Amino acid sequence: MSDVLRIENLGHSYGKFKVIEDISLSIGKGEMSALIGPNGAGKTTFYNAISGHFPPTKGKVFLNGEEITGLTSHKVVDKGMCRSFQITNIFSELTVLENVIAPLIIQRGKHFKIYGNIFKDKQIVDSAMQTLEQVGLSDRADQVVANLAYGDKRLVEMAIVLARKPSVVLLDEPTAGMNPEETENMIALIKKLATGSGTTFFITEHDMKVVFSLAEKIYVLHQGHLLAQGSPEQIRSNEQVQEAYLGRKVHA
Ligand SMILES: Nc1ncnc2c1ncn2[C@@H]1O[C@H](COP(=O)(O)OP(=O)(O)OP(=O)(O)O)[C@@H](O)[C@H]1O
Repeated sequence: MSDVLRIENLGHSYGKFKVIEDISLSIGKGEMSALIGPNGAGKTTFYNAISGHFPPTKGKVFLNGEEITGLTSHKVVDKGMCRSFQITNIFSELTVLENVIAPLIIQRGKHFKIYGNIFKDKQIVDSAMQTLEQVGLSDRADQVVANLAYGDKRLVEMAIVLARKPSVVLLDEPTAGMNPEETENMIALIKKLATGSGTTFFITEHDMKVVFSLAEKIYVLHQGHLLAQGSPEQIRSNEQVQEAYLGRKVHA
């Protein structure tokens, strides 16, 4: 399996405070991985440093073999790695379709004007509709996002991420705030999206049920260091991981 995302000795400090240190990992094409860790372990910092939110203070990031360390988030997206932001990048006064069209227009270097004719490029509209189909929102394409249920807003966010056909999708707590039914639906959707698509998903999530339902490989971050990595079974039975999470070993 060829590496899609490779991270070498990544580190980040806020001033003198080293938050993450010496993280190296490599993720293969089409793999479904998860990054977990107790609160404050450094997960958000790690995500921010690899996705262009800010440059890491140490280390290198490679996407599809090309170094992307320190590129802006827009450039990282152009290179093929998109990240979800938990609804914050959704225009709630626009329709579902308009929300998905907007990044596609911007991707082509054009200005997105809310009051312009944003539907004139058939290729873009078709592509956006295809993405809405994928996430199960095509029947709500014309609905204003503000009127959608919370779970559907998260689907819009997913559609925005997928619209650009990224090779790597970073999902930041894809089920946060969802009710059990919405959570089940999101798990099923991510599985469907990942199956056979060749898209690589890398999620961070607090809900262990979600993590263990989805991930083929789990990375555990603890106090800024990669404490363990392995299959769900290996992580579940890892005593160091149990101690990091629970402060004690768990006996079966
Ligand atoms: N901008 C910042 N300036 C200084 N310290 C920060 C900053 N952002 C985060 N930190 C600190 O860095 C550490 C790691 O934070 P981070 O948000 O990356 O962890 P996390 O694993 O995502 O936590 P959580 O699961 O609670 O979201 C914490 O101690 C946090 O207080």
